[in-house]
Amino acid sequence: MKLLRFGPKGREKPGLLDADGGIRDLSAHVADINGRHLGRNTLAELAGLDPSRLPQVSPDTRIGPCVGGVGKFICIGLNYSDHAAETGAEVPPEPVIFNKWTSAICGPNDEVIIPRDSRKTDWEVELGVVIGKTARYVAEAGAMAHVAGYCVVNDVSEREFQLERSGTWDKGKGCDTFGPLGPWLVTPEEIADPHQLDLWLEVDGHRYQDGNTRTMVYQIPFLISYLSRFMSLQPGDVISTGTPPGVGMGQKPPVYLQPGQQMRLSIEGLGIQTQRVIAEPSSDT
Ligand SMILES: O=C(O)C/C=C\CC(=O)C(=O)O
Repeated sequence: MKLLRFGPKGREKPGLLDADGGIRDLSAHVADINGRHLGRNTLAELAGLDPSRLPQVSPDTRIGPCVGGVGKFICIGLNYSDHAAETGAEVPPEPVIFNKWTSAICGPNDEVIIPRDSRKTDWEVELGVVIGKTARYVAEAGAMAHVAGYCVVNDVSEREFQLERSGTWDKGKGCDTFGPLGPWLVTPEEIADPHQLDLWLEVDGHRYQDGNTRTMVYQIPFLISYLSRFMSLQPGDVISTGTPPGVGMGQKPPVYLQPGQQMRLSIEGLGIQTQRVIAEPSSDT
């Protein structure tokens, strides 16, 4: 099942994708696609609906982030060995964890804003894992039972803010619009193996990233188990699992996003995101 949220920013409604790629309105059956409604029972009820009997939604409708009310947006750094190499970093002996502020979350096709004073805004296609059931001190063996589904994430990153402005990476990771999510939250029965998915990202048609989730260093069951030792993972939390090589800072010479450019990115079975890059309007306020 491919769940989604559609409509104007902040007023998204729940929907699903039918077999023909059309959007259907789920409002009569669930209040939202968020942590309150990602349990196995709710997902089973939604899966039991006949999509052809649900109201159709105009294909021109804006698609919002595929999960609403995200509590935590946790990211894993340097989780592909070849990406670590291109940034000049070692593969970390334990996962690197950082945050994206939830105010960074936007729809998969919304504009991405280059923040004021930015010179190094970069891209990162990543597999997002959405939690459906609270996980606290879970074992790897049972970790996948806590997954509600998967989605595409663009871990947009400002490298100077991240790496040259002191402290943690978070300053460069959580700017507004730096977290496009979606288009769809794809439930686990549709993804035979989340560690065998092609993922790619293009800027203005040039393919910079072209990888496969099989080369992740720390895989999803380990990550859920590991994170659950430091925090409780709650329904609706998103874990972004790291990026393969081909980011802008890894090019020789480095390449960064400019206003007017377009990013396209995708993960096998999880849909495509398309974002136009714009500059933050300058203002004296
Ligand atoms: O140079 C470093 O230490 C790390 C640079 C980029 C890694 C990153 O942002 C990631 O998400 O991975």
